[in-house]
Amino acid sequence: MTASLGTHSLRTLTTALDPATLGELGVTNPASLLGTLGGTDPLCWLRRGEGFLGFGEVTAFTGAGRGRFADAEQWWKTLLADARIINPLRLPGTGAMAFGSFAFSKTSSYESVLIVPELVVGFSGGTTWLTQMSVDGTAPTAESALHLLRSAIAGASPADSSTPEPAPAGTVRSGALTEDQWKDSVTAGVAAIARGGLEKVVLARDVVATFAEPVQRVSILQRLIRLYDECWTYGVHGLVGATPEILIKIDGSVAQARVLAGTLDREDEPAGSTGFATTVLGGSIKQRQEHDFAVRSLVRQLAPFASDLAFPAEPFILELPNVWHLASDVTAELASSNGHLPSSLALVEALHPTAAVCGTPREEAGTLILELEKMDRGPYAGPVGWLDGDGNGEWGIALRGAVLEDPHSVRLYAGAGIVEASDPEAELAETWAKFRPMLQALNVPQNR
Ligand SMILES: C=C(O[C@@H]1C=C(C(=O)O)C=C[C@H]1O)C(=O)O
Repeated sequence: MTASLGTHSLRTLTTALDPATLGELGVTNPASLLGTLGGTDPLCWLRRGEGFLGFGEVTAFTGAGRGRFADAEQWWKTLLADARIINPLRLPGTGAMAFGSFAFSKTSSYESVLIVPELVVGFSGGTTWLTQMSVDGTAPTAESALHLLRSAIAGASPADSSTPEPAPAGTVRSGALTEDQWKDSVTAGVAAIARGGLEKVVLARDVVATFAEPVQRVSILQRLIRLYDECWTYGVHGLVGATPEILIKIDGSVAQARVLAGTLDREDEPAGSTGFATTVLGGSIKQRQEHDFAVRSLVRQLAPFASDLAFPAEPFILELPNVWHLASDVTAELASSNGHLPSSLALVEALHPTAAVCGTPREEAGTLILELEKMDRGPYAGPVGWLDGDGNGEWGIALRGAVLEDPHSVRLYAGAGIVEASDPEAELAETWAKFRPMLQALNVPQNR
């Protein structure tokens, strides 16, 4: 683990932004702020016009291996121990906060991070605020925070925000495995399940999109929030995407998770044709079985932290532009131990990886994934999100995303839950449906 804490303690100042200032800056919502950013690349966590954009970096944790969550937690606690936090708003995400992204696997070479930005712009329930943070001994002021925001804004007209610049069209090639090799891995996964001892394994693959012109990260985020506003659009350094799945959200003593498993491509189906999805997805024993594995495993892992736990008997159909999913929202009242509620990272550590992205049983599925995928998942399917100094946080599962490896090359990841009844060709098609959000955001023509 490496971490820089700076020589001075963390200082934070949160101030509400009034409508007049917002109007003058042309920042009415996150989309309009993104539209003004030009070349500034923000940290991002946004959904339905709410969330955060972060700018700059005053300090960061990086770590790897089995201890990455506990090390990050310890680092965050140390940083907070002598922090001076001025926060009149007390909303989740105000005060001290950090964005984070964690590797899927303890064996990954990807560096897990917690990043404390210099400036956070937050949007929640009609309130917009700025939080400035420092570790160099300077005291943030309302003026210095506003100055940082003005410097992040490049001065493009807010009218541009609804029509983000199209990214250049690129070409896509297979990553670690060709399509045929990946289908062979699915066949091997099905065979392993048939032998017994394994119920489900989630197998993923990567593709690489290359571009003649450099890719604009901000325009990817803009497109994702425009097309996939029902999802949580994330951006932490090179990792970007829009996930429909929440590993755990903590608001005070209430924890919530959104479990997805069971997928139907809806490319050619009109919006609102949920009846079709209800019949095909809800009526499929295979899909229901996949979903039940995922819900049961999450509930089992969350139960030790909860004094009360609720989940619906039947999943609902989540309609996204690219696919339908079977979805279940699980809610828990967290139990305190010695007067302390579990931290969001302690919950992340306990819940990750879920059956939705790994399999059941977890250990056996994890071993098979390493053997059959022939790739390092990096941050794909790992936790991505944010946490604050009061114990609140939101951690999504980094799905429907990609890593910008350099300005001309983007690696996309997608996977599918494999059970005994899985058909390799259908699972391959499912990965293409799951690549679609990023391919659309990158403006890559899709002929599949
Ligand atoms: C593995 C992915 O998605 C997961 C697998 C799903 C499935 O197998 O039906 C559905 C949603 C996600 O939990 C992915 O998007 O890459």
